[in-house]
Amino acid sequence: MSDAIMPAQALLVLEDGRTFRGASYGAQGTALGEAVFTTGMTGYQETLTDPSYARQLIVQTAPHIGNTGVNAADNESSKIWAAGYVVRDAARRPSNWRSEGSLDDELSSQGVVGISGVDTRAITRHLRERGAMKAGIFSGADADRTPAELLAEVLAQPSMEGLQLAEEVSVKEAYVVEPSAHGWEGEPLFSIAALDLGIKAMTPQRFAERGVRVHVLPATTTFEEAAALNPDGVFLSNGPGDPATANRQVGFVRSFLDAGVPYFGICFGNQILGRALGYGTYKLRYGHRGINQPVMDRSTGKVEITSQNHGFAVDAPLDGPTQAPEERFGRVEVSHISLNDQVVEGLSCLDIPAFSVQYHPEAAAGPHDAAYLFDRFIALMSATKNAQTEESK
Ligand SMILES: NC(=O)CC[C@H](N)C(=O)O
Repeated sequence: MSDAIMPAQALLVLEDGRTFRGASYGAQGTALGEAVFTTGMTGYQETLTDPSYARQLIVQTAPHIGNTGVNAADNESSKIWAAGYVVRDAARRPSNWRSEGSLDDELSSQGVVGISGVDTRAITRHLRERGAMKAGIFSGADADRTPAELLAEVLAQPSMEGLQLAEEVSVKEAYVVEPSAHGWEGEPLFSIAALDLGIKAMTPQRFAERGVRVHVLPATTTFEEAAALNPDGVFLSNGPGDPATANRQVGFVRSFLDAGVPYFGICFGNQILGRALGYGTYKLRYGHRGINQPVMDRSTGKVEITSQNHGFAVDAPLDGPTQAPEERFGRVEVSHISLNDQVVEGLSCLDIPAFSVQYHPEAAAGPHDAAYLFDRFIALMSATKNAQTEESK
Protein backbone atom coordinates (compact mmCIF):
# COMPACT_ATOMS: atom_id res chain seq x y z
CA MET A 1 0.00 0.00 0.00
CA SER A 2 1.22 3.51 -0.70
CA ASP A 3 1.36 6.03 2.12
CA ALA A 4 -1.60 7.89 0.65
CA ILE A 5 -4.06 5.13 1.42
CA MET A 6 -2.53 3.90 4.68
CA PRO A 7 -4.85 5.05 7.46
CA ALA A 8 -3.18 7.14 10.15
CA GLN A 9 -2.40 5.31 13.33
CA ALA A 10 -4.57 5.71 16.41
CA LEU A 11 -4.20 4.76 20.06
CA LEU A 12 -6.79 3.93 22.68
CA VAL A 13 -5.33 4.70 26.10
CA LEU A 14 -7.17 3.54 29.23
CA GLU A 15 -6.76 5.14 32.62
CA ASP A 16 -4.89 2.15 34.03
CA GLY A 17 -2.27 2.53 31.31
CA ARG A 18 -3.46 -0.29 29.05
CA THR A 19 -3.09 0.83 25.45
CA PHE A 20 -4.47 -0.54 22.18
CA ARG A 21 -3.02 0.39 18.82
CA GLY A 22 -5.21 0.64 15.73
CA ALA A 23 -6.07 2.80 12.75
CA SER A 24 -7.75 6.17 12.68
CA TYR A 25 -11.50 5.94 11.99
CA GLY A 26 -13.66 9.04 11.41
CA ALA A 27 -12.11 12.34 12.43
CA GLN A 28 -8.50 12.61 13.52
CA GLY A 29 -7.46 14.18 16.80
CA THR A 30 -8.19 13.52 20.45
CA ALA A 31 -11.35 12.17 22.08
CA LEU A 32 -11.66 11.92 25.84
CA GLY A 33 -14.43 10.17 27.74
CA GLU A 34 -15.48 7.20 29.78
CA ALA A 35 -14.82 3.91 27.93
CA VAL A 36 -17.94 1.73 27.94
CA PHE A 37 -18.92 -1.27 25.85
CA THR A 38 -22.23 -2.01 24.18
CA THR A 39 -23.24 -5.44 22.97
CA GLY A 40 -25.88 -4.34 20.42
CA MET A 41 -25.46 -6.29 17.21
CA THR A 42 -27.49 -3.72 15.27
CA GLY A 43 -28.32 -0.04 15.65
CA TYR A 44 -24.92 1.67 15.66
CA GLN A 45 -26.45 4.86 14.30
CA GLU A 46 -29.14 5.00 17.00
CA THR A 47 -26.44 4.30 19.58
CA LEU A 48 -24.14 7.07 18.39
CA THR A 49 -26.97 9.63 18.30
CA ASP A 50 -28.39 8.67 21.72
CA PRO A 51 -27.60 11.71 23.92
CA SER A 52 -27.15 9.40 26.93
CA TYR A 53 -23.72 8.53 25.48
CA ALA A 54 -22.40 12.10 25.84
CA ARG A 55 -18.79 12.09 27.16
CA GLN A 56 -18.42 8.37 26.54
CA LEU A 57 -16.16 6.42 24.20
CA ILE A 58 -18.30 3.61 22.86
CA VAL A 59 -16.69 0.22 22.30
CA GLN A 60 -18.83 -1.90 19.98
CA THR A 61 -18.56 -5.62 20.69
CA ALA A 62 -20.22 -6.36 17.33
CA PRO A 63 -17.15 -6.96 15.18
CA HIS A 64 -18.28 -5.36 11.94
CA ILE A 65 -19.55 -1.80 12.11
CA GLY A 66 -20.74 0.57 9.42
CA ASN A 67 -21.92 -2.06 6.94
CA THR A 68 -25.39 -0.55 6.41
CA GLY A 69 -24.10 3.03 6.24
CA VAL A 70 -26.06 5.94 7.71
CA ASN A 71 -29.38 7.58 6.84
CA ALA A 72 -31.40 10.56 8.07
CA ALA A 73 -34.30 8.45 9.37
CA ASP A 74 -32.34 6.50 11.98
CA ASN A 75 -30.95 9.46 13.91
CA GLU A 76 -32.21 9.57 17.49
CA SER A 77 -31.22 13.22 17.88
CA SER A 78 -29.67 16.08 15.93
CA LYS A 79 -26.10 14.78 16.10
CA ILE A 80 -23.66 12.15 17.31
CA TRP A 81 -23.25 12.63 21.07
CA ALA A 82 -20.72 9.88 21.73
CA ALA A 83 -17.33 11.44 22.42
CA GLY A 84 -15.44 8.75 20.51
CA TYR A 85 -15.89 5.40 18.79
CA VAL A 86 -14.01 2.11 19.04
CA VAL A 87 -14.61 -0.67 16.52
CA ARG A 88 -12.97 -3.89 15.42
CA ASP A 89 -13.61 -4.02 11.70
CA ALA A 90 -14.94 -0.87 10.04
CA ALA A 91 -16.90 -1.56 6.84
CA ARG A 92 -14.94 -0.32 3.86
CA ARG A 93 -18.09 0.17 1.81
CA PRO A 94 -21.69 0.53 3.07
CA SER A 95 -24.28 -1.62 1.39
CA ASN A 96 -27.95 -1.12 2.11
CA TRP A 97 -30.93 0.25 0.20
CA ARG A 98 -31.48 2.85 2.95
CA SER A 99 -27.87 4.00 3.08
CA GLU A 100 -27.21 7.67 2.30
CA GLY A 101 -23.53 7.73 3.20
CA SER A 102 -20.77 5.98 5.07
CA LEU A 103 -20.36 5.98 8.83
CA ASP A 104 -16.68 6.86 8.42
CA ASP A 105 -17.62 10.07 6.54
CA GLU A 106 -20.35 10.87 9.04
CA LEU A 107 -17.96 10.55 11.98
CA SER A 108 -15.44 12.74 10.12
CA SER A 109 -17.93 15.43 9.19
CA GLN A 110 -19.17 15.61 12.77
CA GLY A 111 -15.63 15.69 14.14
CA VAL A 112 -15.99 12.42 16.05
CA VAL A 113 -12.65 10.71 16.61
CA GLY A 114 -12.65 6.92 16.33
CA ILE A 115 -10.30 3.98 16.20
CA SER A 116 -10.65 0.74 14.25
CA GLY A 117 -8.71 -2.48 13.96
CA VAL A 118 -8.43 -3.00 17.70
CA ASP A 119 -9.27 -6.17 19.64
CA THR A 120 -12.67 -5.10 21.00
CA ARG A 121 -13.06 -8.46 22.78
CA ALA A 122 -9.92 -7.84 24.80
CA ILE A 123 -11.03 -4.26 25.56
CA THR A 124 -14.47 -5.47 26.65
CA ARG A 125 -13.03 -8.17 28.91
CA HIS A 126 -10.75 -5.57 30.44
CA LEU A 127 -13.63 -3.13 31.09
CA ARG A 128 -15.80 -5.95 32.41
CA GLU A 129 -13.15 -6.92 34.96
CA ARG A 130 -11.84 -3.48 35.88
CA GLY A 131 -14.98 -1.42 35.24
CA ALA A 132 -15.81 1.47 32.91
CA MET A 133 -12.95 3.94 33.11
CA LYS A 134 -11.52 7.18 31.79
CA ALA A 135 -9.97 6.78 28.36
CA GLY A 136 -8.74 8.64 25.32
CA ILE A 137 -8.47 8.01 21.60
CA PHE A 138 -5.54 9.78 19.96
CA SER A 139 -4.97 9.73 16.22
CA GLY A 140 -2.91 11.39 13.53
CA ALA A 141 -0.35 13.81 14.96
CA ASP A 142 -1.99 13.53 18.41
CA ALA A 143 -0.87 9.88 18.58
CA ASP A 144 2.79 10.89 18.24
CA ARG A 145 3.06 12.24 21.78
CA THR A 146 4.75 10.20 24.50
CA PRO A 147 2.70 7.52 26.30
CA ALA A 148 3.14 9.45 29.56
CA GLU A 149 1.69 12.61 28.00
CA LEU A 150 -1.29 10.73 26.60
CA LEU A 151 -2.00 9.01 29.90
CA ALA A 152 -1.75 12.31 31.77
CA GLU A 153 -4.36 13.77 29.45
CA VAL A 154 -6.65 10.76 30.00
CA LEU A 155 -6.32 11.08 33.78
CA ALA A 156 -6.91 14.85 33.79
CA GLN A 157 -10.53 14.55 32.59
CA PRO A 158 -13.36 14.48 35.14
CA SER A 159 -14.79 11.05 35.94
CA MET A 160 -18.41 10.21 35.08
CA GLU A 161 -19.32 10.03 38.75
CA GLY A 162 -20.52 13.49 39.76
CA LEU A 163 -20.98 14.81 36.21
CA GLN A 164 -24.08 16.85 35.42
CA LEU A 165 -24.64 16.53 31.66
CA ALA A 166 -28.39 16.38 31.11
CA GLU A 167 -28.86 20.14 31.10
CA GLU A 168 -26.06 20.43 28.52
CA VAL A 169 -27.65 18.06 26.01
CA SER A 170 -31.26 19.15 26.53
CA VAL A 171 -33.16 21.30 24.02
CA LYS A 172 -33.04 25.02 24.63
CA GLU A 173 -36.59 25.66 23.37
CA ALA A 174 -39.74 23.68 24.07
CA TYR A 175 -41.52 21.98 21.15
CA VAL A 176 -44.64 19.89 20.66
CA VAL A 177 -44.92 16.46 19.04
CA GLU A 178 -48.45 16.07 17.69
CA PRO A 179 -50.21 12.71 17.38
CA SER A 180 -51.43 13.73 13.90
CA ALA A 181 -47.81 13.85 12.73
CA HIS A 182 -47.48 10.14 13.58
CA GLY A 183 -50.56 8.62 12.02
CA TRP A 184 -53.07 9.29 14.82
CA GLU A 185 -56.47 10.29 13.49
CA GLY A 186 -58.78 12.40 15.62
CA GLU A 187 -58.28 14.49 18.71
CA PRO A 188 -55.38 13.76 21.05
CA LEU A 189 -56.42 11.62 24.04
CA PHE A 190 -53.98 13.13 26.50
CA SER A 191 -51.20 15.66 26.68
CA ILE A 192 -48.01 15.20 28.67
CA ALA A 193 -45.08 17.34 29.79
CA ALA A 194 -41.86 15.54 28.86
CA LEU A 195 -38.64 16.83 30.37
CA ASP A 196 -35.84 16.40 27.83
CA LEU A 197 -32.75 15.22 29.68
CA GLY A 198 -31.33 13.78 26.45
CA ILE A 199 -34.52 12.41 24.92
CA LYS A 200 -34.37 10.09 21.91
CA ALA A 201 -36.59 10.99 18.95
CA MET A 202 -38.44 7.69 19.13
CA THR A 203 -39.80 8.36 22.62
CA PRO A 204 -42.23 11.21 21.84
CA GLN A 205 -43.11 9.33 18.66
CA ARG A 206 -44.18 6.24 20.64
CA PHE A 207 -46.51 8.45 22.68
CA ALA A 208 -47.81 10.35 19.67
CA GLU A 209 -48.65 7.13 17.78
CA ARG A 210 -50.93 6.30 20.72
CA GLY A 211 -52.74 9.64 20.63
CA VAL A 212 -50.68 11.49 23.23
CA ARG A 213 -49.59 15.09 22.56
CA VAL A 214 -46.07 15.59 23.90
CA HIS A 215 -44.72 18.93 25.13
CA VAL A 216 -40.96 18.35 25.06
CA LEU A 217 -39.43 20.77 27.56
CA PRO A 218 -35.88 21.90 28.42
CA ALA A 219 -34.31 20.14 31.41
CA THR A 220 -34.34 23.38 33.41
CA THR A 221 -38.12 23.91 33.10
CA THR A 222 -39.69 24.68 36.49
CA PHE A 223 -42.66 22.89 37.99
CA GLU A 224 -44.76 26.06 37.62
CA GLU A 225 -43.91 26.41 33.91
CA ALA A 226 -44.74 22.76 33.19
CA ALA A 227 -47.86 22.76 35.38
CA ALA A 228 -49.16 25.77 33.40
CA LEU A 229 -49.58 23.37 30.45
CA ASN A 230 -52.07 21.47 32.58
CA PRO A 231 -50.62 18.10 31.53
CA ASP A 232 -52.43 14.79 32.10
CA GLY A 233 -49.07 13.22 32.86
CA VAL A 234 -45.42 14.05 33.33
CA PHE A 235 -42.55 12.14 31.76
CA LEU A 236 -38.77 12.24 32.31
CA SER A 237 -36.49 10.87 29.60
CA ASN A 238 -33.17 9.09 29.44
CA GLY A 239 -30.05 11.21 29.67
CA PRO A 240 -26.29 11.30 30.28
CA GLY A 241 -24.36 11.84 33.49
CA ASP A 242 -24.71 10.98 37.14
CA PRO A 243 -28.27 10.97 38.51
CA ALA A 244 -26.89 12.09 41.89
CA THR A 245 -26.41 15.53 40.30
CA ALA A 246 -30.01 15.92 39.09
CA ASN A 247 -31.30 17.80 42.14
CA ARG A 248 -33.29 20.32 40.13
CA GLN A 249 -35.18 17.54 38.30
CA VAL A 250 -35.74 15.60 41.55
CA GLY A 251 -37.49 18.69 42.95
CA PHE A 252 -39.51 19.00 39.74
CA VAL A 253 -40.72 15.40 40.01
CA ARG A 254 -41.53 15.68 43.73
CA SER A 255 -43.78 18.68 43.04
CA PHE A 256 -45.67 16.72 40.37
CA LEU A 257 -45.98 13.66 42.63
CA ASP A 258 -47.33 15.92 45.40
CA ALA A 259 -49.85 17.29 42.90
CA GLY A 260 -51.01 13.73 42.05
CA VAL A 261 -50.11 13.98 38.36
CA PRO A 262 -49.33 10.55 36.79
CA TYR A 263 -45.61 9.99 36.26
CA PHE A 264 -43.60 7.80 33.89
CA GLY A 265 -39.82 7.79 33.54
CA ILE A 266 -37.31 6.02 31.32
CA CYS A 267 -33.71 5.33 32.38
CA PHE A 268 -32.51 8.66 33.84
CA GLY A 269 -36.21 9.22 34.53
CA ASN A 270 -36.24 6.01 36.59
CA GLN A 271 -33.22 7.11 38.59
CA ILE A 272 -34.84 10.49 39.22
CA LEU A 273 -38.11 8.91 40.38
CA GLY A 274 -36.00 6.73 42.68
CA ARG A 275 -34.30 9.77 44.11
CA ALA A 276 -37.60 11.68 44.41
CA LEU A 277 -38.93 8.77 46.50
CA GLY A 278 -35.86 9.04 48.72
CA TYR A 279 -33.59 6.26 47.41
CA GLY A 280 -29.95 6.64 46.51
CA THR A 281 -28.25 5.80 43.23
CA TYR A 282 -24.85 4.17 42.67
CA LYS A 283 -22.45 3.50 39.84
CA LEU A 284 -22.42 0.02 38.32
CA ARG A 285 -19.02 -1.50 37.56
CA TYR A 286 -19.47 -1.54 33.80
CA GLY A 287 -23.18 -0.89 33.30
CA HIS A 288 -25.75 -2.42 30.98
CA ARG A 289 -25.54 -1.45 27.33
CA GLY A 290 -27.01 -3.44 24.49
CA ILE A 291 -30.29 -4.63 23.05
CA ASN A 292 -30.59 -8.13 24.47
CA GLN A 293 -30.76 -7.48 28.21
CA PRO A 294 -33.22 -9.82 29.97
CA VAL A 295 -35.57 -8.19 32.48
CA MET A 296 -38.42 -9.69 34.49
CA ASP A 297 -41.69 -7.85 35.02
CA ARG A 298 -42.36 -9.09 38.54
CA SER A 299 -46.10 -8.30 38.35
CA THR A 300 -46.60 -10.87 35.57
CA GLY A 301 -43.45 -13.03 35.79
CA LYS A 302 -42.89 -12.32 32.12
CA VAL A 303 -39.39 -11.87 30.77
CA GLU A 304 -38.68 -9.09 28.30
CA ILE A 305 -35.60 -8.73 26.16
CA THR A 306 -34.76 -5.06 26.47
CA SER A 307 -32.67 -2.26 25.07
CA GLN A 308 -30.44 -0.70 27.74
CA ASN A 309 -27.82 1.96 28.23
CA HIS A 310 -27.10 2.79 31.84
CA GLY A 311 -24.09 3.04 34.08
CA PHE A 312 -25.88 3.95 37.30
CA ALA A 313 -28.74 2.24 39.16
CA VAL A 314 -31.28 2.86 41.91
CA ASP A 315 -30.56 1.39 45.33
CA ALA A 316 -34.01 0.20 46.45
CA PRO A 317 -34.99 -2.93 48.42
CA LEU A 318 -35.90 -5.85 46.16
CA ASP A 319 -38.29 -7.38 48.72
CA GLY A 320 -41.34 -5.28 48.61
CA PRO A 321 -43.51 -3.43 48.65
CA THR A 322 -41.79 -1.20 51.18
CA GLN A 323 -42.44 2.28 52.45
CA ALA A 324 -40.67 4.99 50.38
CA PRO A 325 -38.00 6.78 52.43
CA GLU A 326 -39.96 9.96 51.53
CA GLU A 327 -42.94 8.65 53.46
CA ARG A 328 -45.58 10.91 51.94
CA PHE A 329 -45.26 8.96 48.67
CA GLY A 330 -46.43 5.71 50.28
CA ARG A 331 -45.39 2.20 49.24
CA VAL A 332 -43.03 1.31 46.42
CA GLU A 333 -42.25 -1.93 44.67
CA VAL A 334 -39.27 -2.85 42.52
CA SER A 335 -41.39 -3.82 39.53
CA HIS A 336 -38.63 -5.06 37.20
CA ILE A 337 -35.23 -6.63 37.76
CA SER A 338 -32.32 -7.51 35.53
CA LEU A 339 -32.01 -11.26 35.14
CA ASN A 340 -28.27 -10.90 34.56
CA ASP A 341 -27.39 -9.28 37.89
CA GLN A 342 -30.63 -8.47 39.81
CA VAL A 343 -30.15 -4.71 39.38
CA VAL A 344 -33.32 -2.63 39.85
CA GLU A 345 -34.86 -2.16 36.39
CA GLY A 346 -38.19 -0.59 37.35
CA LEU A 347 -40.11 1.09 40.16
CA SER A 348 -43.82 1.16 40.77
CA CYS A 349 -45.64 3.24 43.37
CA LEU A 350 -48.67 1.66 45.00
CA ASP A 351 -50.23 4.73 46.58
CA ILE A 352 -49.55 7.40 43.96
CA PRO A 353 -49.80 7.16 40.14
CA ALA A 354 -46.10 6.80 39.27
CA PHE A 355 -43.81 4.20 37.70
CA SER A 356 -40.62 4.04 35.71
CA VAL A 357 -38.15 1.67 34.06
CA GLN A 358 -34.39 1.69 33.80
CA TYR A 359 -34.42 0.35 30.25
CA HIS A 360 -35.66 1.62 26.89
CA PRO A 361 -39.21 0.67 25.84
CA GLU A 362 -38.91 3.04 22.84
CA ALA A 363 -36.44 0.45 21.56
CA ALA A 364 -34.42 2.37 19.01
CA ALA A 365 -32.57 0.22 18.41
CA GLY A 366 -33.88 -2.89 20.09
CA PRO A 367 -36.72 -5.36 20.50
CA HIS A 368 -40.27 -4.12 21.08
CA ASP A 369 -41.08 -6.38 24.05
CA ALA A 370 -41.51 -3.42 26.40
CA ALA A 371 -43.84 -1.29 24.24
CA TYR A 372 -46.70 -2.18 26.61
CA LEU A 373 -45.28 0.37 29.07
CA PHE A 374 -46.51 3.26 26.93
CA ASP A 375 -49.99 1.72 27.09
CA ARG A 376 -49.59 1.23 30.84
CA PHE A 377 -48.94 4.98 31.21
CA ILE A 378 -51.99 5.82 29.10
CA ALA A 379 -54.09 3.49 31.29
CA LEU A 380 -52.70 5.22 34.38
CA MET A 381 -53.59 8.67 33.01
CA SER A 382 -57.05 7.36 32.13
CA ALA A 383 -57.64 5.88 35.57
CA THR A 384 -56.42 9.04 37.30
CA LYS A 385 -58.65 11.23 35.14
CA ASN A 386 -61.69 9.01 35.76
CA ALA A 387 -61.08 9.02 39.51
CA GLN A 388 -60.84 12.83 39.45
CA THR A 389 -64.09 13.09 37.46
CA GLU A 390 -65.81 10.78 39.97
CA GLU A 391 -64.50 12.86 42.86
CA SER A 392 -65.73 16.12 41.39
CA LYS A 393 -69.27 14.75 40.88
N1 LIG B 1 -29.73 6.17 29.24
C1 LIG B 1 -29.81 6.79 30.40
O1 LIG B 1 -30.76 7.50 30.69
C2 LIG B 1 -28.64 6.68 31.32
C3 LIG B 1 -28.84 7.26 32.67
C4 LIG B 1 -27.56 7.53 33.40
N2 LIG B 1 -26.79 8.53 32.70
C5 LIG B 1 -26.77 6.24 33.54
O2 LIG B 1 -25.74 6.08 32.91
O3 LIG B 1 -27.17 5.36 34.26
